[in-house]
Amino acid sequence: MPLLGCIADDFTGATDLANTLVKGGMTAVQVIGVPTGPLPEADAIIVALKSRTSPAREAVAESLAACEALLAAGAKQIFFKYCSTFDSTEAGNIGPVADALVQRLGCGFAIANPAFPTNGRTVFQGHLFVGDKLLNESGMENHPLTPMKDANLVRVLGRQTGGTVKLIPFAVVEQGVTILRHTMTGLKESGWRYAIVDAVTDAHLLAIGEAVADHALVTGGSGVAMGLPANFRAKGLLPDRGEAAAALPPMAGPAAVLAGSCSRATMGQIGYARDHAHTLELDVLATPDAAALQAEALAWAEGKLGDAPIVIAASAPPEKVAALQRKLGREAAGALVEDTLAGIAAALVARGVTRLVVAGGETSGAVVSRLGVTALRIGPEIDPGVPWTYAESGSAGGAEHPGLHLALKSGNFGARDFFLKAFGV
Ligand SMILES: Nc1ncnc2c1ncn2[C@@H]1O[C@H](COP(=O)(O)OP(=O)(O)O)[C@@H](O)[C@H]1O
Ligand SMILES: O=C(O)[C@H](O)C(=O)COP(=O)(O)O
Repeated sequence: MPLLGCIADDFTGATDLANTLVKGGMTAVQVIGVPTGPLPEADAIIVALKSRTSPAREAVAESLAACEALLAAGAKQIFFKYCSTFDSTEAGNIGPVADALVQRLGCGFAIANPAFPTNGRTVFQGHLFVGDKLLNESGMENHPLTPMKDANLVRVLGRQTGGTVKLIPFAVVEQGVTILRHTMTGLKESGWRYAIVDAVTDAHLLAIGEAVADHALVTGGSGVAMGLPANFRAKGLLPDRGEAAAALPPMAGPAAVLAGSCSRATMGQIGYARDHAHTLELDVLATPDAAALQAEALAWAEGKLGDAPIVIAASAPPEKVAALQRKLGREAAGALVEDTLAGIAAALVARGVTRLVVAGGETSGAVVSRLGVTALRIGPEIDPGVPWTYAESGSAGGAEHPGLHLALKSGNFGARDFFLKAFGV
């Protein structure tokens, strides 16, 4: 029976959260899509949805269905996981989904905190920073699907929700758990629906996590989940077992990297791979045709599959992304690339690839769904926020596979050499 039931709005964010919980001593399993059958045995179940950029009505319906499945399985607390860069549009989906979960759980109030200081995400006076840059000057203002033009999260969430949003500032967070808990209770009793809570250090996140031990719903990035495992230990519900990463089967077999993220970190990782591995950069603008791009990639990959990873990227700088979006429309452009990379993934797995890194949240959603993966065991961390995971044997786009090692890398996570480092190269 899960202690913590998590609903993630994209697949990389789901593995990011699972990684945090495993490091905190909870066993975790990521299930793909709204569960339809019995849930695996784990302290934490993370339901990975591809709802971040879907129409708000669909995102709400899927998230509520996932919540029902988690509650039916016995989850004692619900965590709604979104991006540490608060990836969303004016329409949501953070606000609408959180509103629906608050209503379903009857809790009336929830915190919202995307901070992840280890990866440079901090919140100060309600403003989200990426490193030393405000969110809207960090490169996230150019995101292909969710350009973030405002760093003030009280304003951003306020535009998305039917409720009210208040700031719990740094000065209050610094005073520790008791004051934090008292402040949250006061805001709830005064009718506020959400509180954006400042956090600049992991200590702040641990204090916030302790303060929300009895909240029915917590919303945020993986950082604010750091303190949740200790709450369950304090209640005698979770044994103290140290890190709980699953022992994954030995990693072997041909390796590949598929990149669909256009974030600065991924673009840098592609640049590094260009000099250190077989790397193909697809020109989607010149050939906006999934079948043609897939044929090009598979012809290029012929004879290159082996222990050293091949890298196939569709990623492009903002001006080329914008050009394709002008040609096809924002949604169609994204879907074209996601479909292209998903098709390449299925073909590579059918050709024997058993170790796959995917860069990008939406990209990972498309790839993992096309591979027919239904659940992921969470293994060791490669870089902060990015673990190896393992998909039991199954079918990949119709082809059987013996089991896949997958690393679903958030676009802006990972060191510059991540694509090689992940495979120990
Ligand atoms: N060359 C390109 N032109 C237009 N869109 C692209 C291009 N390359 C990738 N994309 C799209 O950009 C989006 C990247 O989102 P995602 O995979 O979530 O990355 P991130 O993790 O950086 O947010 C996807 O929809 C992907 O299909
Ligand atoms: O950054 C985070 O919190 C998560 O890992 C995440 O949601 C990343 O999403 P992306 O689309 O892969 O950037």
